[in-house]
Amino acid sequence: MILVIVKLENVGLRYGVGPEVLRDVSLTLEEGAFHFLTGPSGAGKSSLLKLMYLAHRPTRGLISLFGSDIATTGRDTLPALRRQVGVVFQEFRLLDHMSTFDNVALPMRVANVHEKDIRKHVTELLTWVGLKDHMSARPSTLSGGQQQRVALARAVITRPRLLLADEPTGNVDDKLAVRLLHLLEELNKLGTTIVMATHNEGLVRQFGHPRICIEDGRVEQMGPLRPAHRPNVRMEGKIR
Ligand SMILES: Nc1ncnc2c1ncn2[C@@H]1O[C@H](COP(=O)(O)OP(=O)(O)OP(=O)(O)O)[C@@H](O)[C@H]1O
Repeated sequence: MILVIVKLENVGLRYGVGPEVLRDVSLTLEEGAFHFLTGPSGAGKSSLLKLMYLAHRPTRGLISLFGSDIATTGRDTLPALRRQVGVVFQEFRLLDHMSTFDNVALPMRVANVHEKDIRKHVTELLTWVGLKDHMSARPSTLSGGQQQRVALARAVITRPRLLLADEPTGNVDDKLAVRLLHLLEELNKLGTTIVMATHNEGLVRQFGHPRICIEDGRVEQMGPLRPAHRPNVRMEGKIR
């Protein structure tokens, strides 16, 4: 049986007394799916992710997460739902009084994982994202792209059931972006449902996952973007 991880029905969101920034949003994300979230700057991508990780309540409509309607779920149950969601924030939100290692280890420590396993997994993951030599550094001493990788590592270290990533490759070069996408693909194969907001059309084409497209606050679920058509430049015979 296919489980629905996130369901939105006729959802609207406005900030304060402003206009609705998301309108009539209905979408369904099944367990194990991987979606790119695309749309122009200011279209509402971060707002949609915030609804999904329960940082905002919708102004109207229904949201369910892991099968629980969040409007009727008790306040004491919401943290348990949130703990199953990994989030990569656009602005990273790393803790600067802790080392890179401890930032990534934090969700495992909260989950009471044995310190020996924490050391093994965090070291492996930080090595994978190219930060082996920066494990004891404070986040503020790292570059933007390095901080972004710490934020991604922290979000995936506990293999969350749902990963919401807001432009997780926005600050790294193309080669590293592809490497990080491979990390997300591995996580997805292990069962994590992923929504990744991105402006990088090259990645969207290369990795060919279905899209959630936002334009002017309206959302449409669409199929993968195919690789760009390459004209056949080989010329044979005479030009007629
Ligand atoms: N806290 C807020 N208060 C008021 N308006 C907000 C707030 N956050 C976002 N908005 C507005 O909501 C709209 C959607 O913003 P959002 O950040 O969701 O877009 P986005 O698609 O993620 O943009 P970008 O690609 O630039 O990150 C914008 O018009 C923005 O000004």
